[in-house]
Amino acid sequence: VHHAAAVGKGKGVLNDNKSINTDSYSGGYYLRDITKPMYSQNGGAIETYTAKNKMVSPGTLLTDSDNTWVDPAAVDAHVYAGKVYDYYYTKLGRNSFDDEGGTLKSTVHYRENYGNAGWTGTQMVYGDGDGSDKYAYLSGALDVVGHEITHGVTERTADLVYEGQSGALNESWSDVFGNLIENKSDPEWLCGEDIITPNIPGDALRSMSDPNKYGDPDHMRDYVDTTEDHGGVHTNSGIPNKAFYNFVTTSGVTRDNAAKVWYRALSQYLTSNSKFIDARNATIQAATDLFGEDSKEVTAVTNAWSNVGVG
Ligand SMILES: CCC(=O)Oc1c(C)cccc1C(=O)O
Ligand SMILES: [Zn+2]
Repeated sequence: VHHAAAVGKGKGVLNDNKSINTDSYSGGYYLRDITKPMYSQNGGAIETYTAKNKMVSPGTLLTDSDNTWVDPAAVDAHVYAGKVYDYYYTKLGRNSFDDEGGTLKSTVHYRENYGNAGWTGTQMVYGDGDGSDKYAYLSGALDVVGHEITHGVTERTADLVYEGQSGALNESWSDVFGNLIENKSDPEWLCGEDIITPNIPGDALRSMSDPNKYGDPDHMRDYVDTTEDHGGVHTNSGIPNKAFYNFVTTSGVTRDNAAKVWYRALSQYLTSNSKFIDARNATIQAATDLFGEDSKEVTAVTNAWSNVGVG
């Protein structure tokens, strides 16, 4: 018996039909995508597991007898991880979170009443929500999956300490790539809008275009000094998030070029204790490397950070 790529089907969290790359192996189907370059290179795959609501990871690799998948949280975690892999590979030349074709593992139904998603250091984990109607299954949003995998990319590059300003940069880079990968036609630059309060339309965890909308700062003067949440990493991210929004919406700056600047800053210049001013300098240097010191990108990124009171 050998591994063979197959295409199954199933519904996602938003009850949408999806085709799913699976692995037909020894008579069954595994929720394993073996169609990516990393598979032929080094056996790297995209694998989706269930924790069965225990605090285990990765847990049990999901299988199915007829390649019709009925767990929407697993369907979306799997399909969206594939989209995130494709984005990093084709747009930024990065081969998986570790740039070595490392297998991308996701675990759904992690813990009980868990209104969180996260990167454990080696894989993604997704809760089912906190037991109230605040969340749908957390893997049901492409910007969330992109956010989590980008935590893995960050850890393998700048390794920004998850505390204070470096932690807010860590969070912001995940929000930035989550939204770049989601690439909605009306780029509302919201975070988690597809899985927050499924009964209430139009709300989100955070807004990059208007952080204040969800009580987050959009200027250095409003930086939140707190011991909560590792020094406010999910709120102070509003400042670099707004800087990126300023940059990517400057006329003449394309999403793909903005992505290249942000990725080069992360992978070449930022380090574990970088502060907001270092992120300003890193993105200006990255834009200079890529487009030249007199480029519109350098002007735009410089103004983008000044607008939020950094530099
Ligand atoms: C946009 C994705 C996101 O913020 O995920 C988290 C949630 C939903 C709760 C707690 C932490 C995180 C995170 O990944 O930072
Ligand atoms: Zn995060």
